[in-house]
Amino acid sequence: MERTDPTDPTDPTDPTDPTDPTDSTDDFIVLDGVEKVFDVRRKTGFLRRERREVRAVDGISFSVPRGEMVGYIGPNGAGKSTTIKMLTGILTPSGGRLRVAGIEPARERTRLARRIGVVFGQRTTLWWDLPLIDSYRLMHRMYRIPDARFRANLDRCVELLDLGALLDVPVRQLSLGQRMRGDIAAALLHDPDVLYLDKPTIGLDVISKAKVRGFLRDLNAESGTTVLLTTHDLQDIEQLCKRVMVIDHGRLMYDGALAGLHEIGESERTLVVDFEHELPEVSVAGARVVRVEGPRQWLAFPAAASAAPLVTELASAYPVVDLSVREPDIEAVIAQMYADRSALG
Ligand SMILES: Nc1ncnc2c1ncn2[C@@H]1O[C@H](COP(=O)(O)OP(=O)(O)OP(=O)(O)O)[C@@H](O)[C@H]1O
Repeated sequence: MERTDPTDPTDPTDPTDPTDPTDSTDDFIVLDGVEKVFDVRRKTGFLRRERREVRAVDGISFSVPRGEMVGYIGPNGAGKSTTIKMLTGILTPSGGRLRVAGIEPARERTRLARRIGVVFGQRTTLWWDLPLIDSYRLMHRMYRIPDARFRANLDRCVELLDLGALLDVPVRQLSLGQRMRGDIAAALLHDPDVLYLDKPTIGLDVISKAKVRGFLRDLNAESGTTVLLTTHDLQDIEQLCKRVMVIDHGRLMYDGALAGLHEIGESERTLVVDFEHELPEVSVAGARVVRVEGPRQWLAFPAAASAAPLVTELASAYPVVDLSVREPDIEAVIAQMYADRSALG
C-alpha cells in the first residue's frame, strides 16, 4: 500500500484532550518574526561545493483570529509553502515565534495534527491504490474519530463535495478535480479548527474550482473553520477572502483588506463608452483615453474616484449610446506592486 505523501503532518495520533488554555485568545494563528533559512549546497567543481543560504521566510509576523479566512499570496518562490509547512510542524523555523491554537507546531506536531487539516494542491494525502472510502476509513482509525462524528462529517463532505459516486474508485483513477475534493474531505473528517490550503485549485477546471470555492465558503460560514489559503489564482481570493496577505522574498508586503490593494497599487477603473459613431479621442476631466476601437473608447480613471461626474460630462458633451465600468484587475494590481515595492513603504 503506497501512501503518496509520506510527510503528511497529520500522522497518527494522540488521543489526549487537545484543549488548550490559549484557545480563549482571539488570535488562533500567531507568527512573530518567523524565519526559515535553508542551507543549500551546490556542486561547483569536481570536489568543490558551495554553501548558500536561502532565506525562504525572512521575519514574518501576522496573526489570524479564529474563524477568519485569509488569503496568502505571492509569486513563485515567495515563501508561501514554507510558511504553511512551518504552521503544520513539518519544518522547524530558524527563528521567531510561531503558535497555532497555542501549540508550537514543530514541538508538538502530533497534538497539533488533531486541530489542523492540510490540503496540498500538488500532492495528495490519500492512499493512491485504495478506493477513496478506504482512505477515509483509515483516517477514522488513525485519528480515533468517534464513530458518530466520523459518519456525520463524511456524509456532509460526500454530499457537499459531490463524492458519492467516487467513494469506491481507487484514488489513482480520480481526475485532478475529483482527487482535490477527496483530499479536502480527508482534511476535514476529524473536525479541524483550522484548515491550511496550499494552492487547492491548481490545475482545476472552472467547474471544479467553483465547487471547491463554494464548499470552502460554506464551511467557513457554517462551521467557523479558520482557513489560510495560498493560491496563484486571485479569483480564489476575490471570491473567498476579505483579508489578504502578500508575501515576496520571504517578507510580508501587505496585510489588509483586498480592496486596499487597489489603493496601494494606485489602480484604475475603466469606463468603456460606445458612441453613436467614431470620434477622435474624447476629453474629460479626471480620465484619460487608453484605447479606441471604432466608436468604442476606453477611459481610465482612479479606482477610488466616482464614475458619476465622468458619465455626466461625457453624456452632455458627446453622443453616448452605452457605457459600462470595469473594475481594476487585481492581478495587474499585484504585478504592479511587485514591480514597484516602494509603493508599500
Ligand atoms: N527544502 C528546501 N531546501 C532549499 N530551499 C528551499 C526548500 N524549500 C523551499 N526552498 C526555497 O525557499 C524559497 C521559498 O519556497 P516556497 O516553496 O516556500 O515558495 P512558494 O511561495 O510556495 O512558491 P510557489 O508558489 O512556486 O510554490 C524558494 O527560493 C525555494 O527554492
